[in-house]
Amino acid sequence: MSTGSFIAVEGPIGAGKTTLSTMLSQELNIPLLKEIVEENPFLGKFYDNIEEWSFQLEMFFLCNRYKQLEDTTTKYIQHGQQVISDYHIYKNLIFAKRTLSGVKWEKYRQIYHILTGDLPKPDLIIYIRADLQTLLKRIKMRGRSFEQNMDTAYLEQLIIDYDHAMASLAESEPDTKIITIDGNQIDFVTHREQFDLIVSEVKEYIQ
Ligand SMILES: Nc1ncnc2c1ncn2[C@@H]1O[C@H](COP(=O)(O)OP(=O)(O)OP(=O)(O)O)[C@@H](O)[C@H]1O
Ligand SMILES: Nc1nc(=O)c2ncn([C@H]3C[C@H](O)[C@@H](CO)O3)c2[nH]1
Repeated sequence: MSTGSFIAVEGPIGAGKTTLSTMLSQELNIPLLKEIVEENPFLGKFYDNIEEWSFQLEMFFLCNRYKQLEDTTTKYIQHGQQVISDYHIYKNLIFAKRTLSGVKWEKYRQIYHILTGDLPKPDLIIYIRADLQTLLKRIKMRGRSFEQNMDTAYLEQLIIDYDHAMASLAESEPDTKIITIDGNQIDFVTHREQFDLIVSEVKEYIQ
């Protein structure tokens, strides 16, 4: 695998992962691996009652992402082709650690390690950080009905969890380059020059 062949965009809910990865995919002509959201049968139920639906939801995300990454490996990564994804498989653990507890967390954790142990790891992570106000504004603007009553404490906690997770990845996977973007300040959607700066930084790494 050549350096920088697998790029993942990460960040908490509404940070702009899908937006940025789609823009980068078009700009750099790299195939995009996009998370399935609308077809997820558990998301609406989950936001209504997290405790009741968390195990089903986390397993659904895990199995879906496993299948997607397995297919992506066969189609692109094994052939040394670049690919950009709007998530890192590690996000399963970030969320599940927060939504599961006791025996369910322990079972999930074991299954996670069994399933993901031999999956490819990104060479480059673009981490979009954003504060609660920015995320709430974007979630509202995007307007997915099931997200509108999201508990702000849940989102606030996820922001912290993401920071810890990225620090932990930087330590456990020192070969993975992490580019951190301040999503509160950098508006790559309406300011072309800010997007161009991100593109140059990514290009520096992948070429
Ligand atoms: N830098 C930005 N400036 C302004 N609006 C943005 C920016 N990035 C994303 N948005 C808008 O914010 C909303 C959320 O963005 P997006 O769907 O890309 O987030 P996400 O991180 O992929 O979310 P999720 O975690 O739910 O998958 C969208 O309406 C998008 O157009
Ligand atoms: N609990 C939980 N676990 C995950 O692995 C996960 N991945 C994404 N999401 C939620 C965030 C957005 O609402 C929506 C789209 O990203 O789905 C998740 N929720």
